[in-house]
Amino acid sequence: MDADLQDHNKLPDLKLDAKQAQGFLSFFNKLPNDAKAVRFFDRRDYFTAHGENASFIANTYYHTTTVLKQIGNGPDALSSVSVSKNMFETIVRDLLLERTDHSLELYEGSGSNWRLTKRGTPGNINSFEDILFAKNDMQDSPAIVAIIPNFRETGCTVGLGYVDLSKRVLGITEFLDDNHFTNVESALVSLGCKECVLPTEITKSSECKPLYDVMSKCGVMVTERKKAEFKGRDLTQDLGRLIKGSNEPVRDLVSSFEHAPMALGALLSYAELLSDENNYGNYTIGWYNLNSYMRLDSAAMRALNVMESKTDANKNFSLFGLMNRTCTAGMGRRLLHMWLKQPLLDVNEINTRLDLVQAFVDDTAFRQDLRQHLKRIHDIERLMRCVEKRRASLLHIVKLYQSSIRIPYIKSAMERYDGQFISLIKERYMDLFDYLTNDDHLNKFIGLVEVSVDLDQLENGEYMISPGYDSQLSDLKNEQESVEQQIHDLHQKTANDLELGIDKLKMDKGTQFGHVFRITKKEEPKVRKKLNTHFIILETRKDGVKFTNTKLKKLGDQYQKVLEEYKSCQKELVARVVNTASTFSEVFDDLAKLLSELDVLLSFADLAASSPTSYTRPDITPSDTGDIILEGSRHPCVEAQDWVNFIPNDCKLVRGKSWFQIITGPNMGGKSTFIRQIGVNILMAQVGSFVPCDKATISIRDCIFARVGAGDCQLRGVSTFMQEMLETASILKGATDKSLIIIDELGRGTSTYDGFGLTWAICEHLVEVIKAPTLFATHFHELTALADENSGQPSGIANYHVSAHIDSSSRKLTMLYKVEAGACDQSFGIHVAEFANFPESVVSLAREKAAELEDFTPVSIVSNEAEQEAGRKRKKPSEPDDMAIGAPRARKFLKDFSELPLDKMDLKQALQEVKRLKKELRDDVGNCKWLQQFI
Ligand SMILES: Nc1ncnc2c1ncn2[C@@H]1O[C@H](COP(=O)(O)OP(=O)(O)OP(=O)(O)O)[C@@H](O)[C@H]1O
Repeated sequence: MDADLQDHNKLPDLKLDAKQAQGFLSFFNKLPNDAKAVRFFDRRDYFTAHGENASFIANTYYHTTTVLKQIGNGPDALSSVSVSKNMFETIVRDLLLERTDHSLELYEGSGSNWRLTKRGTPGNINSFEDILFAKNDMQDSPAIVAIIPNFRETGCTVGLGYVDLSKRVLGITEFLDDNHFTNVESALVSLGCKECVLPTEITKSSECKPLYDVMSKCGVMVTERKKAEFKGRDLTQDLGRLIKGSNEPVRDLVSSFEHAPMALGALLSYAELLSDENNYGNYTIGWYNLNSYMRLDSAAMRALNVMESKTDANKNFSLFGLMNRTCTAGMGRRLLHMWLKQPLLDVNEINTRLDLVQAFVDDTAFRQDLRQHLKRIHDIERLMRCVEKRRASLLHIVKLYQSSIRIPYIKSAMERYDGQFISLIKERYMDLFDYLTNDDHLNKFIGLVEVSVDLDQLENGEYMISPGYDSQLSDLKNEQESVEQQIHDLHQKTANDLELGIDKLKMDKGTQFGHVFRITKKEEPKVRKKLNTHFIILETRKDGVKFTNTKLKKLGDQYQKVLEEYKSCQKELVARVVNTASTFSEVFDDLAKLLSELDVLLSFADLAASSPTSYTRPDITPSDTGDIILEGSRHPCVEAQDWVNFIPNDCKLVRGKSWFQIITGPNMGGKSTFIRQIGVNILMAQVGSFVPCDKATISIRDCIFARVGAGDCQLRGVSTFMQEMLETASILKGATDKSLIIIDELGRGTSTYDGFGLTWAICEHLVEVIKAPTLFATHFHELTALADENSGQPSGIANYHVSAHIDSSSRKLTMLYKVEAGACDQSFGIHVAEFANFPESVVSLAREKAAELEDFTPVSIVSNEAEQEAGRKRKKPSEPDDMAIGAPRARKFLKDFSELPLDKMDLKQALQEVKRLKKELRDDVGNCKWLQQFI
């Protein structure tokens, strides 16, 4: 955004005289305090902000306080900043779409008389939509949630209501939650919530602290409202006005919850839904079932790179960026956004999507044909919202028309398809298209537009009602043409009278004088006499002499009058057309749903078919049967990076055998990539997409939990190892044997021995109690001994490692990125340092030191049997002996060493650092005999 900002940096002048300033100050000082509100004042060609808002804008967007100016004098002076229109738009976009910590208010007026005309929050962007999406498509439709937690001995019951203002959908639900609010978190993720309304009173309760943590993890703005606003008393009645159709089911739905109606009640009043009559009868409501989609927590969304982020180097960094090949304007991409947050759990539903994708993959011509047509489909959903709010112009109507006349072409393309999914295509799309386009629906709308809109004028960029549509308009048009003809005749006659060619006597039409004659100054002397006697000279300027006579004046006034009447008649008729178009809202909503679904499925097919290594259709089994077998699987986003030659890997999560996998191996060896790619593949499959594998069988997962180590914790300001462990323990509460757990480097950076013990305990619990398939990438090599705990009995735990090759003569390390069975029993810290081109002198010193820790010197990669044998010989760390206690500390020494920024140090500094590390190791040795031998 910075480059953008520099462009906008030219500050408009803040032009207020003393009186205006005084008037403004008296208004401004009366505004209620609202720490979150950023208030802008529209001063026609620029905007201003004041007080703390001014400082915020100066610091955040101009990065300097020199832009601040003062209004008024002495103690009443108010610091102010002025921003151009462009800069204002940039700030609006940032505040409402990127940040989630402010609301935005826009005031219009002058002197001391100002009025709030627009208010927006990250969850309610409606009033700023024109600014936000003037140049680009609307990416996502944010939801506002209201929550009321009720603490009981058995846990916390959460009442939740939500509203999607752009889709006009309300939802209600109630559920039990744990003290980490795991369920709330997945609801917020799945609903794409940007703002949450909470009762003010709960801020004080310590039990609610985790709820606030969840909000910040999910990037949700918290808006507090008095508990008194959380009331469900008149809810059914209020909903009766908003919801389409009969009130009966609404009453049944609301009465089935105890707390949720209060949350929904608070939401209706916060979003002021009842104060806009356009909302009446236009909303739908449903029970939001937490268990109808795969649940994803915010860590999983990040670990799997599901959504785009500002730091992405290219669009393929995120799953959304990679998978978004949608063609329609905005609709497909918004649906994809939603689908990625709501992977399916039902085998049949998933298979239906997969069948459709397969139909499009198998028949390239069919796919391309449909995509060509979809490229011409406008954002029907948004257009229709404008129509419903009566904010639409003929441009909106014409765009709806242009989209509607495409449908028969899409239908014909489908009629040509003769593949194996012919009946599905017919049932899912063609029958519905037939119904939607019939004479009662779209054809009727098409007919309306064809008679009402002057389609011939579109080529000239004019959007007009055709004169034939209305007799009054047609009369006015005739009258206008007749006056035009009379003006033309008079023009001709006057040219003759003045003995000037028609090309010498111009006819001008301006705002100041209306119709006037004009001649050049050169011509003027020739006709001066006549001008003075028969005409009225209006103006003599460089471009000539303008003059008129009573006849022209009369005709000009007549023309102006007819034109005004014509325009106002046009306006009335446009409003009538828009009104009629709004009665088609259900048809267009259904059409939008069909087209956006088609768009996303075609986008999946396009990705599957056009990737350099093609994707495959996964076999889906219910969550309680089958295994998860991915052969030749890849990480779609890593694979799509130009500089990566991706090595595919197999992953076989087999119940009772390898349902819990411990992945070890050198840093940079591909552990994280591997475990995340399994999560990504499963998520893609449950969204209905083909997967980047040679062959895939997936037992449906109802939830993906991810903990991605220190990096993730730092983001949230959680620094200690204990907290990381506690957080992981929350997975233990939420996960079941139907979930997937991905844990990456738990306990990274710990210097306590507890870390290892806890990690071990967590793993045992996951295996024995939770029984969830788990991929556990770790640097605690001792964990691999878990697999041998009940030797002889299959424990369900399997060791895998990412392989690397060390050349025995040159000692060079090459990452092979191949995941192989068995544990990797060595640390490659020094090799990795070498791999990263550390200075040779430093690397050799490291080797010397590492050699002193004999037991840890690499022994070259061992064969699987040998390795398993080695594992068997290990002692169980749950009976800690000297080595088990000392090993993590010794590894930390090597790890700290390999992480030193040696490339930025000279040899002296490097030696000092090594000395320091060695001293720390010595200090930590304590009674550990095993460690003492190295000192
Ligand atoms: N299968 C693969 N094929 C090709 N390149 C890969 C593969 N897996 C990983 N890589 C590359 O290796 C880099 C490091 O991988 P990754 O971060 O997964 O390693 P890691 O073992 O988790 O490292 P660390 O332990 O340091 O966190 C990736 O950024 C990617 O470029």
